Amino acid sequence: MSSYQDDEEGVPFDGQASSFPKEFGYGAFDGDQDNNSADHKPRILLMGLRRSGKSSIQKVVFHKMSPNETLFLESTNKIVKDDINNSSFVQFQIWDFPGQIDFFDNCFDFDNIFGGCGALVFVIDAQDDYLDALNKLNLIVTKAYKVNQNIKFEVFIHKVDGLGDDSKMECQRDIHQRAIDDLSDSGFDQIHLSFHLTSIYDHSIFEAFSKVVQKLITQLPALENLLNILNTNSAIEKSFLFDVVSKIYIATDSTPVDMQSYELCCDMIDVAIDLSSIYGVKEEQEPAAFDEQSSSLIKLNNGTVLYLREVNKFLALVCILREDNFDHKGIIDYNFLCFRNAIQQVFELRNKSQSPMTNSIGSPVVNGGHLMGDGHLSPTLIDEQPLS
Ligand SMILES: Nc1nc2c(ncn2[C@@H]2O[C@H](COP(=O)(O)OP(=O)(O)OP(=O)(O)O)[C@@H](O)[C@H]2O)c(=O)[nH]1
Repeated sequence: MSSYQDDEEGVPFDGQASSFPKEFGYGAFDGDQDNNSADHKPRILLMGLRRSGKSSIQKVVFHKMSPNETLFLESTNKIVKDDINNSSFVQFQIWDFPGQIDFFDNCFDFDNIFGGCGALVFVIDAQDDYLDALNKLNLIVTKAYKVNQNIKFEVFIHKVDGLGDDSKMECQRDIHQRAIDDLSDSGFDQIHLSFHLTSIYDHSIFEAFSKVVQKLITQLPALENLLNILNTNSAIEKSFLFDVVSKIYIATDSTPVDMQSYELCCDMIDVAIDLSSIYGVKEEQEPAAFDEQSSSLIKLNNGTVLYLREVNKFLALVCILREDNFDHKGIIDYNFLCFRNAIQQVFELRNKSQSPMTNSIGSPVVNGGHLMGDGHLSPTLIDEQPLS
């Protein structure tokens, strides 16, 4: 635990309104440096028209900038590459493209840009006329698909905070329909686009980015499986595995996610980290608002309990369960330890796979098969499961 380290210790304020001490973040903003070690990581490209909100999204989600600060962001005029490298599961690069980039320019190296791309996020400003944006979406998606058919195409219908509920739905329906028709007219019916309604002023942007990032985590089925088993055996109603710094959830169980539960869990992480940062004991060199001692329990006045446990340096498990079921805390804690061990094994196997046997996005390949698809890890949890 550590005490909060503020900005007055010689580090200029960098515009990040963070719950965390500066050390507890994603490290220096990479700017335009190209990092060789980062080259093999999957890429998420952020594209869209000027002022659609690309840089704001990246800064708010991954650099703890407060939404109001984004009003002062300057227009991006070159491709900005940012290396997200904190958690073993959350490893990728984000490339923020200038809105005014000319895709007809011949010096544009499509093969290089789209070749190593895992997901392409196209941001559309829902508060603006979006016909130009749809044309550009069509142009980019078809070009990207020709180079790399494995790219996940994600459309963020952004700035929906300015729209009422009905307009949001209408806007999504209209954009969806037009985008699909355009693709069909260009002869690309096979391209799949996913749509998300987003705003930096609420949790929707974190939820949407969670879903994008999850598509790049090849261990996802194993993680979901582990969470399902944990829930079943511990009478937990909903559980999320969070990347603590960004508050994106890298996995959840197979029950549907409702926005309120996700927001509650995000708020709980903020409360826990804030309290730890302010009142925690400061250690000499290594301040850590979140460490292996971190756990938190919040009882709500509707008979529900929120329970947070540290899984590893960057991951936290946050569960929602009924207060009655929390009577068996010992069992829940024991099951959690089994769960944590199993996650540890996923990490170890993943690290082993950072070898010549790894495919292009770091997915482990064992004996010619897909490791997680085989579900080797889940029995650990079942075997050690006490009877409840
Ligand atoms: N209301 C609202 N405004 C937003 C949202 N996201 C971003 N903005 C605002 O949109 C403006 C443009 O944001 P930027 O992030 O600079 O846009 P950009 O797409 O990176 O722009 P370029 O760098 O020119 O391509 C800023 O004033 C942001 O505050 C949102 O969710 N809601």
